[in-house]
Amino acid sequence: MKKLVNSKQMKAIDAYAIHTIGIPPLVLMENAAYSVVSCMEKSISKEDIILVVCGSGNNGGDGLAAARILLNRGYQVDVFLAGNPAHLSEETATQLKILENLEMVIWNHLEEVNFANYTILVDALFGIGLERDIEDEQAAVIAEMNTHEGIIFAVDMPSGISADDGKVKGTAVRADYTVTFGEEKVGQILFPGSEYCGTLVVTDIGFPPSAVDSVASEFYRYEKMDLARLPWRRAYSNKGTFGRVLIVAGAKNMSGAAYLSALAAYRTGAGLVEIMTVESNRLILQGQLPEAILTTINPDLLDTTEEKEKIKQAVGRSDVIVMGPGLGVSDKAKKVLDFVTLYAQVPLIVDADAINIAARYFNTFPLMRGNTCLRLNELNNSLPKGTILTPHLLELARLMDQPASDIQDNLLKTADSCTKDTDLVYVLKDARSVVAYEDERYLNYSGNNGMATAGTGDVLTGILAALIAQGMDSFEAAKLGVYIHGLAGDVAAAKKNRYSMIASDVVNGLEDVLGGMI
Ligand SMILES: NC(=O)C1=CN([C@@H]2O[C@H](COP(=O)(O)OP(=O)(O)OC[C@H]3O[C@@H](n4cnc5c(N)ncnc54)[C@H](OP(=O)(O)O)[C@@H]3O)[C@@H](O)[C@H]2O)[C@@H](O)CC1
Ligand SMILES: Nc1ncnc2c1ncn2[C@@H]1O[C@H](COP(=O)(O)OP(=O)(O)O)[C@@H](O)[C@H]1O
Ligand SMILES: [K+]
Repeated sequence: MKKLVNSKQMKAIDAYAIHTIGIPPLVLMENAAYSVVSCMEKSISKEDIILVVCGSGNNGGDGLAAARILLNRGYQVDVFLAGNPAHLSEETATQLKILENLEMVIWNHLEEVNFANYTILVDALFGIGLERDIEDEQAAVIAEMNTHEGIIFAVDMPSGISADDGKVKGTAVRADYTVTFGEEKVGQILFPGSEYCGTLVVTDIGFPPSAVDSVASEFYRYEKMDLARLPWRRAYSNKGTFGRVLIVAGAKNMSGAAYLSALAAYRTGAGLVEIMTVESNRLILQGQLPEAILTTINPDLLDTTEEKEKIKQAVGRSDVIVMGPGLGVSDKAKKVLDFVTLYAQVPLIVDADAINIAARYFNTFPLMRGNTCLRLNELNNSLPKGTILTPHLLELARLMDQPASDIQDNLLKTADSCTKDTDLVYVLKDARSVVAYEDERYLNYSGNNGMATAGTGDVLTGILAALIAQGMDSFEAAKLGVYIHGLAGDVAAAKKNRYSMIASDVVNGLEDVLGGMI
């Protein structure tokens, strides 16, 4: 598990190291500069001509110190001090003085600099201290840097990317490498920041563990060693040991969603998977996945005791229920979901059309139009504890009755609204999904754009259900499931490619992930 920090939390770690532990800021700055140079030295040669672009804050100070180290080591290096010289921080002023004593070339105005003369750029304009949108001359500097053809190394953050949420503040440097100090920043994990970072290199510049531990953060991500969290598979066991999953999915002609969810549940270790779907899907599903048990319902007879009893029985024998994939949003589909919800006393995985149905239902009440709070409260009151909702951004927009663009722009704030006063777990699916429960925020760093293909969300539901069926707590299952799903997508991309991979390849990828082969 890797802790992630925002700018406020990172500044608090800096402050603790400096004021409580007593490490002078110039020592940290020197360490930062050396770590940037050692990263650069893996890619540069003495033939390169390097320009270090510096701002007036401590990020610029890191850049000035790096320029000196490069000079000392025999590299050809110039400095462009693009920040306001009247606003130099104390440490940056010290670093500038050293460079002046060494008679380094220091440009002060954009017009003086010919970027085409340089093969390598170092971006030390802004780091975690960026507070407002970049405009005017600073924006022009970044525009020049982004048209440059050589490698760009960003110091701590690509300038212009917010460390808090990965958003571009006006404009931002597109780096090839970002060398960051101490802890990974939230804005380096979320998009678009993640893309602007290029390859992210995290370095140790001497923050003592006590400084890091002194600051609490709600953000974290998983890494390979977190696969050890997988539920232990007892030797003395039978299929009952590993739980029973019910998948309520697949309207007429939509059997694929049920198939993918069920297959993923089996491939993640569920003991038994039952699919509840319409009769017309029976033959195809039995052919595709004979391991699954099928219960078929007749949507036209939902008012009969017999059909209700069938649903009640299926719900009663399951440990976790997936509802929604490929279900459609008809009144009959809503009726099925109402029965399932009424009878269920186990966690649900509420996905796709189950979310769309809830949104449509809320829309029938004038009081609920645009009232996100009321809608989320209603969900909390009607769904069993431990239920996981897995909306993609558009589904979430419908559910909350908010513009999708607002949700995409404020994913972390959206997570806060979703988890306020609720027992539910939210998986906000995106290229970097956020799993939110109470005040914890898991940011997922596995997966790739090959997963932007139909059916991968259905696969996720099966993975989450299987983990719960095997005894995992819902929040842990949601985090680990999302992580495993992304890793399986990475295996699929490696075996096929990001263009050709399809959802069933992600299911196949589970074999390598769970078999410890990645
Ligand atoms: N502290 C430490 O101990 C350590 C810190 N370290 C390093 O310091 C970095 C943080 O340094 P920081 O806090 O000085 O902030 P930084 O990112 O340089 O930006 C502030 C400057 O930018 C300016 N500015 C801001 N927004 C602007 C805008 N939109 N447009 C224009 N100007 C804008 C602002 O100007 P002002 O608002 O004062 O005019 C100010 O001059 C961190 O990322 C790491 O690299 C390491 O050495 C390890 C130890
Ligand atoms: N660019 C991407 N990078 C990483 N993961 C992605 C990307 N695009 C989509 N995904 C993942 O793929 C899944 C898509 O789910 P969803 O949109 O519900 O698809 P469907 O409804 O077709 O099954 C989500 O888990 C999402 O996080
Ligand atoms: K920078």
